[in-house]
Amino acid sequence: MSARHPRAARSPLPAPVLLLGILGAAALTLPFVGLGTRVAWADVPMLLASGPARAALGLSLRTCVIATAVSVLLGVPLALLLARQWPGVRVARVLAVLPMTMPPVVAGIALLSTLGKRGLLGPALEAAGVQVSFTTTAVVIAQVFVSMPYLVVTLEAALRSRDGQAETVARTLGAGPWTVLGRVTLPLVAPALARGTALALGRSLGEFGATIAFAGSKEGVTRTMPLAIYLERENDTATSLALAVVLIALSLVVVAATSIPWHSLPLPRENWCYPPRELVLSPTRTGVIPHENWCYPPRGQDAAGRSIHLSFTCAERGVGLRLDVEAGRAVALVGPNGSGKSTACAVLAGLLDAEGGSVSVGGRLLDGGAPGSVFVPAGRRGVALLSQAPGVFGHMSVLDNVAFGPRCRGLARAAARERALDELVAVGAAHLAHRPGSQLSGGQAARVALARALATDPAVLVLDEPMAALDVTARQDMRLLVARRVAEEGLTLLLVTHDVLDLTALADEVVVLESGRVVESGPTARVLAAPSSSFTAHLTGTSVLAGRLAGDAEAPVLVLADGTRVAGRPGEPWETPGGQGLALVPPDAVALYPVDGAAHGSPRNALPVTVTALERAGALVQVRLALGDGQGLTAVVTAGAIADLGLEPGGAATCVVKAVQVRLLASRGALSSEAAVPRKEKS
Ligand SMILES: Nc1ncnc2c1ncn2[C@@H]1O[C@H](COP(=O)(O)OP(=O)(O)OP(=O)(O)O)[C@@H](O)[C@H]1O
Repeated sequence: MSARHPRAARSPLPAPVLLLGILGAAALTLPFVGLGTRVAWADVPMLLASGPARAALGLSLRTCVIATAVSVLLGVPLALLLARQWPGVRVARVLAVLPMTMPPVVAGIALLSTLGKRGLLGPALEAAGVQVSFTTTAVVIAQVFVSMPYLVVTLEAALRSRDGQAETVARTLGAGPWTVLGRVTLPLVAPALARGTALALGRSLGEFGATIAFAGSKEGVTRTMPLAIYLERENDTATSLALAVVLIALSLVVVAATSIPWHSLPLPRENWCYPPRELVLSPTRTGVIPHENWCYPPRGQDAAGRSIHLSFTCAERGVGLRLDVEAGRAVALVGPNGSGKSTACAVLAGLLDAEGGSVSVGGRLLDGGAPGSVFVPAGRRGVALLSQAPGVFGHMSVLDNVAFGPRCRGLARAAARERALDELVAVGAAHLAHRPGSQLSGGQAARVALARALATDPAVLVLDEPMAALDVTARQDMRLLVARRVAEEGLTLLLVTHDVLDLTALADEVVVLESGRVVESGPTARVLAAPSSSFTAHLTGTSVLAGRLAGDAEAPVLVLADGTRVAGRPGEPWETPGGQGLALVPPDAVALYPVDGAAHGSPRNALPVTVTALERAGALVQVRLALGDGQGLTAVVTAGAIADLGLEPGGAATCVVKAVQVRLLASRGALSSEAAVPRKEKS
């Protein structure tokens, strides 16, 4: 065991594989050794000083630099184009790599057939007084033709496999297309761009076949190093070998440069200081918010400018809803996966252009409103969106992340950084200001993302489960932080969550979505205390039983599949007996007795059950029960009661439920149709 160099244990390679690998390495390196033995090393400087050698070296360097610059200029846009989805893109991708795979001399002939005197464009070029073939320009064109695909392929692969979240975030922060491209997309794929550029440069340096066919071999004009090496080989082997050494050295430098992990090189030490050198903490940056700012609306802010109206149809996703939120209120969207919560957030934030209805914030129309339909893009709506992935830009410092939005809004760099620091102080993350965005924990990243969103001065904050990936403690901290910052800024909040604690801590009202429709809504306390949809019932731990409604409004009953009758009180609205219905049974309404121990009193529901599981829930125990038809109920009892009753999985018991605590409802189909908006709001 080596304590000094701990390494992950790997499975050893089979001996034949190892041998073949070594053979492969030898096949690649031996020719260099062979070449090295033939070179007259002492004479190399003198040989390179000769006229033909200097001419070839100078020409190669000049043409390669120009060809690489052209490859970057044309190749980057081409890679961006090929990384998108459009009809025929697959064919275009194949065509883009073709010059890589065709023999270079064929590439030269193809260029000659196009740009040569008798080529496709030759006569037109000649008429314009432009001679291309057999000139230095032809050398550059040949190099671009064979080398640009290396850059395009490398960059396009990186672009296609990148996570688009960072760019989406940039849009919501107000970045236009050029800013997104220059400050987010290209920095994200910078390593691939560097690798592709180096490969293109290396390929240009070594280009021979296309050059000789299209440009010929005229000393000082078209005779690049590979051509010179080839031609000098017979007459002056020593010069040829000296040139070969230079070519190999150049390639080595280019390839080595791409292997250096530039991004992980340590930053200059002064960049890590806090507070940043140019920013000094002022008394207003203590993180303590003056108490008067806790009122709503905060001083100087217009309350009415923060209401939300959202009504839209998105037929492609089967979502259509209408939602109005008063300024300064907090509304939570809950519902099963795929019910349309994120779609609603995206429509409000301007990431999705819905088909019908209209979206407005504070009465300002942002989307729809036919016939004069408008669409205000994301980032220009006064709507800040935080989603599950914080999307902190890894290639920027935390401070620059938060300054990004203000910069997009036209603030000067220094002012934007000042603003960013204020926001970081307000979320308790100022000490992270100069950390790279890639070096944050989940909780830190969530704080930074919140600061960054609030630095855009939004009227509305949309939280699409930004706390979902956090652990319990970080989640609790973040919840408190969001509540405090929303109150301080007087924001209107739209929140998506699956966590009851988020609802109780943050939401004034809850709107429940199922299959893209609103099925329940109301004040948080009421929805949680008396859920009327199966989703909220499950969310609050209430058991939901399905069956057929019977009895009348005075004495309604749900008849289960095995004939068990569950008495309850009518939910709203009461449906005609005979329809499908639900019984919502809260866990605290369920009492457990031994099988024959429930005869005392006059319980309306004494149901035989089987214990299926026991789960600890704090100091109590959650007892999962199965009714005769297999449907589940949950009871919560003390650990002592488990022992007293001798409850264990597989054991039988009697479950007593007071009818007054059981709510009987018509099943959701009937309930939801009332709340849903028409799918087609406008043609
Ligand atoms: N990019 C997309 N393209 C097409 N359909 C989509 C896309 N994203 C989601 N959908 C569909 O839209 C519907 C609503 O999805 P949405 O993501 O809004 O649900 P959600 O309630 O946010 O779900 P979750 O809780 O899983 O995040 C689903 O049927 C889903 O399959």
